[in-house]
Amino acid sequence: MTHIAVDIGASSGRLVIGDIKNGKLTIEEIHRFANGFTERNGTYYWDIDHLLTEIVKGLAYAKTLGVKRCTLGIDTWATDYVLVDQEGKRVQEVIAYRDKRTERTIEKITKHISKKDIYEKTGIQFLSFNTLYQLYEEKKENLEKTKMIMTVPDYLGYKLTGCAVTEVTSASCTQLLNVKEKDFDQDLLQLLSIEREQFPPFSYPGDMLGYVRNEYFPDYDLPETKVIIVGSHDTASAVAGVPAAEKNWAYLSSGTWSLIGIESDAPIITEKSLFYNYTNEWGVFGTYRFLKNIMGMWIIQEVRRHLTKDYNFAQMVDEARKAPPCKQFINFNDQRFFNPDNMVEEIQKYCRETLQPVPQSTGEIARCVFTNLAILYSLSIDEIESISGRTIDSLYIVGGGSQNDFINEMTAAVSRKTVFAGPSEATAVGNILIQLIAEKKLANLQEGRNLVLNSFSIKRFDPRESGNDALKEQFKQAVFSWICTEYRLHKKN
Ligand SMILES: Nc1ncnc2c1ncn2[C@@H]1O[C@H](COP(=O)(O)OP(=O)(O)O)[C@@H](O)[C@H]1O
Ligand SMILES: C[C@H](O)[C@H](O)[C@@H](O)C(=O)COP(=O)(O)O
Ligand SMILES: [Mg+2]
Repeated sequence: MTHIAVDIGASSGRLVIGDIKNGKLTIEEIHRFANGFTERNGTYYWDIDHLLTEIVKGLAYAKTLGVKRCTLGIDTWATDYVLVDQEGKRVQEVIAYRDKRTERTIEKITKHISKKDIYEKTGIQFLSFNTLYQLYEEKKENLEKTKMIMTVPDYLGYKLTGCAVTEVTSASCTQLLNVKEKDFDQDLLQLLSIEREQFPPFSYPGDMLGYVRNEYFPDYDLPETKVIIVGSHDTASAVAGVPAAEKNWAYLSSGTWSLIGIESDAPIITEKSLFYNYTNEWGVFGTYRFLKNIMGMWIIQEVRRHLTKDYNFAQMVDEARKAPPCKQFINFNDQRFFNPDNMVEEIQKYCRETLQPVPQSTGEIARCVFTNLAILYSLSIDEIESISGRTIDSLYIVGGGSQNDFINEMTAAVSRKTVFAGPSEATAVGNILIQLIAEKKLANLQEGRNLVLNSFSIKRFDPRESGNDALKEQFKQAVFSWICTEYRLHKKN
C-alpha cells in the first residue's frame, strides 16, 4: 500500500509519496502547485476549487506511476473555514485569514467577554484572524443558510469522500474549543449565534475518513484511495515530523509562518503565557502544541514580490550574506507587517519612524529580515523556558525555512542552543508518519521520529562554533538598537 501526503501551506501545496524501504523513510514529491489568495471587491479569497483539482491531478499522476491503491492524508493552514448549505454547496467563497475584516474584532468581542476568560476557556493565542473573530464578522444570512461549518482540510476531505468531520488539531485553532470540556465552548458559540450541530462530529489523527469517490471525478483515472485523518492543521503534522530523539527540545515550523514552541502533555494556561500570547493548539495523539506565531517567511516572500529583479530564496540568502551587518531592529510581529501593501516600503518606513538606518539594497533588506527573525526566535525560546520551567537544549527547525542556513547559524549564535535543520518537508513527513501508524506499519510517534532522524540529512549548528562569534557581535548591535527603538517608540507615543 502506498501512502500519499497532501500538504497545503499558504504559499504552496504538494503531494508527497512516502513509505518505509530498507529501514528508511523514503519520500518523493510527485506534484507541487502554487497557493495564494486573491483580492476581489476588497475581500481576500482562497481558490479552494483550484486546490481540490490539484489534489485530484496529483492522485491521477500517482496512478500513472503505477499506484493502484493508496492511503491519503490532507493537511493545510488553519483558522479559515467553509460554509456548506443543505445541498452540500458552498454558501460563499473561502475568505483568507489575511483579509482585513477582523482587524478590530478582538476589541469588539472583548466588550462581551474578557481576553482572560476567552484564554482560560480555550488556551489559544489571540490572533486577529482566528475563526472566532472571522465568524463574528460573518454575514448573519450566510450563517443562517449554513448546515455545516468546516475547516479547509476537513472540507477538502469532504469533497473527496462525502464524509464530513471536524478534525481536532485544526478545530483547536478556531479558538472555539473549550480545552477542559474538550468540545466547542457553548458561551462562545452563543456569542456567534451558532449551534454545535453546525460543526460535524470530531475526528482524531489516525481515524479513517472514507474512500475517495472516483465517481465525483469522472475525468480522472484515480487509484483506490483511503483517506486517513492526520494532523489536519499543517503545523500539527509538521510537529509530528520533527526528528527529535532526546528530551528538552523545541521546534520551529518555518514556512510562511514561523511556529515556535514545545510539545506538552497538558495545556499551559497561565498569566505569563497569556501575557506573551502563547497558544495551546491541540496536537496529535492527545498532545498540546504550546507555541507562538511569528510572522515568518511571509516577510521575505512579500519583499521578494516587490523587488524589481527576480530572486529565488537561495539567491536572497546569498545577497544577505554579502550585505554588511544588520544595524536595525524590527519587531516583525507588529501588526503592520501582517499584510501591508508593499513590504519593502513598510520596512523602510518603520526604520525611518524609529530613527534607524534604512536598508536599501536587496541584500541589506534580506539581512535585516533574517537577522530580526533569528532574534525573535531566540527571544521566544527565552519566553518558553520562563513560562514552562523547562530548559531547552536544542531547537529543531523544519519546513521550507530550514533551508535558510543564514538564519540557522544566527539562531544558534544568539539563542545559544544547538540548532538542527530539516527536513524541509517535515509537514508531509509527519502526515505520512500518522498514516503509517494508522496502517500499523509503525508502533508509535517516537518510532516514527527516530525513523525520520535516520532517514534524512539533518544539519547541526553548534552555538559554540567560532564562526558564530562575529554573529554575536552583530546581534549585540542589533539588540542594542532594538532597545533604543522600543524606547524611541514609547517616547514617541
Ligand atoms: N532554497 C531555499 N533557501 C532558503 N529558503 C528557502 C529555500 N526554499 C524555500 N525557502 C523558504 O521556505 C519558505 C516556504 O516554506 P514552506 O514550508 O514551503 O511554506 P508553506 O508551507 O507556508 O507554503 C519560502 O518562503 C522561503 O523563505
Ligand atoms: C493562520 C495559522 O496560524 C496558520 O495556519 C499557521 O499555523 C500555519 O498553519 C502555517 O502554515 P504555513 O505552512 O502556511 O506556514
Ligand atoms: Mg507549510
